[in-house]
Amino acid sequence: KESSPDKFKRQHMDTEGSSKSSPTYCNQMRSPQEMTKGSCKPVNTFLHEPLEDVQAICSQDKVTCKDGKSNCHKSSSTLHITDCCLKGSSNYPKCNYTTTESQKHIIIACDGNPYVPVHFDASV
Ligand SMILES: Nc1ncnc2c1ncn2[C@@H]1O[C@H](C(=O)NS(=O)(=O)C[C@H]2[C@@H](O)[C@H](n3ccc(=O)[nH]c3=O)O[C@@H]2CO)[C@@H](O)[C@H]1O
Repeated sequence: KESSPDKFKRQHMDTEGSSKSSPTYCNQMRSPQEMTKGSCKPVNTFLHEPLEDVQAICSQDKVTCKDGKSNCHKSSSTLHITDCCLKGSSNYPKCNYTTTESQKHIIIACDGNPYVPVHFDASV
């Protein structure tokens, strides 16, 4: 069974990647990230930063998660990210995504020992 930290990395880390030059980045990321296994995932954000920098967020500003838990952290600085949003016209297994590049703060949940990222909560 995949651990939560590994699932977070698979779903959200793309250090080398960038959607700067490619409006089809999100559609290209469907299979390796399994965003569309069983259903079309409505939203998925990719982080184009070193893993160490994302892991460091677990020791930054503590904030309340969307689910009410208190193990979320907001990044002190902005990150280079790409939001992939499902197009309304998609019907599984045809999952088509828009690709939106931005530099934003992110909010992630951390857990475990070592205390590492396990869930992407939001970008702000
Ligand atoms: N506090 C916690 N502490 C520990 N664990 C916690 C906590 N909370 C949840 N988990 C767990 O995390 C797992 C998980 O996959 N949660 S998920 O809500 O589906 C993730 C969202 C995110 O992937 C994506 N999204 C969304 C917005 C955006 O901008 N960008 C973007 O990518 O959409 C998804 C749905 O919103 C699940 O096992 C849950 O139990």
